[in-house]
Amino acid sequence: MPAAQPAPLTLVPPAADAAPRTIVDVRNLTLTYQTTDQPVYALSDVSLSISKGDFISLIGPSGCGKTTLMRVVADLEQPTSGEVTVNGMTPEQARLKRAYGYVFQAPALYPWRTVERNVMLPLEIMGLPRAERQQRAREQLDLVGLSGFERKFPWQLSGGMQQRVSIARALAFNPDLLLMDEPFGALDEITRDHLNLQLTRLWLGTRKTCIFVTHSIAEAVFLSTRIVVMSPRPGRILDVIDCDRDLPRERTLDIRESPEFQRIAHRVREGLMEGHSYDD
Ligand SMILES: Nc1ncnc2c1ncn2[C@@H]1O[C@H](COP(=O)(O)OP(=O)(O)OP(=O)(O)O)[C@@H](O)[C@H]1O
Repeated sequence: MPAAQPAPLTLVPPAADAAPRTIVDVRNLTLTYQTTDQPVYALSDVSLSISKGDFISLIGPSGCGKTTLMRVVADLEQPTSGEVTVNGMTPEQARLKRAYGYVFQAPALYPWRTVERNVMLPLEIMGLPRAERQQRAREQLDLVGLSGFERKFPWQLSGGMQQRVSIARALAFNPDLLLMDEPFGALDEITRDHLNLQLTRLWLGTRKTCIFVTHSIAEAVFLSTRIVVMSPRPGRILDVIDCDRDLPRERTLDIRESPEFQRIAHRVREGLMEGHSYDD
């Protein structure tokens, strides 16, 4: 990947009146998919409260309902029972108000559009004037360290850069909430490290609330304020680990060697092992 320089880090301090404001509230959420043969019990009695500025990672075995939980928050799936609010609204109202940006596992960029025009697309759909669309797209590309790549096409970029374009696109509306479903899962480890660093800088600089799905314990500990460990299907919450208590918010990769980091990683692993059934 070409060495695009990250934008200088500007820290946004938390507001002085910093009473934590709930952005996502999930109460007793259960979701069962009805299929032609038998029901799939995806989530069972999940409750979780996410405050403004939190960076939450969801970690758990394949099929435990991490994506389903994010999709409910995004109003892409309907709960079977339970309540979910986003910014105090129903998920549907929040979606209509464009309260969140969604980053998928694959970048899903249009190959015939330039990087800039991919980021501008949601703003085009919103009907924003061209000059404003372009200005916003450039600001977001700068945030993800891709200034200078506006005129490239997605196929001219590495996988990591493409995923950064999709993060810029998700940020184009300037949503308070960013939902990321395993965005770096397909990338090699060094690229992933680099993107983890960039993402933590972006999060510190913008104070977005983030929900992030991952299979990587190290990634979860490095990025998160809290880690939600989930059980195999039907997904339940087994443990919620507060990383902020022991790790500074500004993190560099070498923090992974620290005893505090190792201790949290160990607790996540224990949780995953405890919930794991070794039937297969
Ligand atoms: N539309 C659907 N219809 C029926 N079953 C579904 C549907 N979507 C997901 N499932 C099932 O629900 C369960 C939870 O799926 P989900 O994708 O949320 O898990 P996940 O934890 O994100 O998995 P992974 O880590 O593999 O991405 C799985 O068993 C999956 O096969």
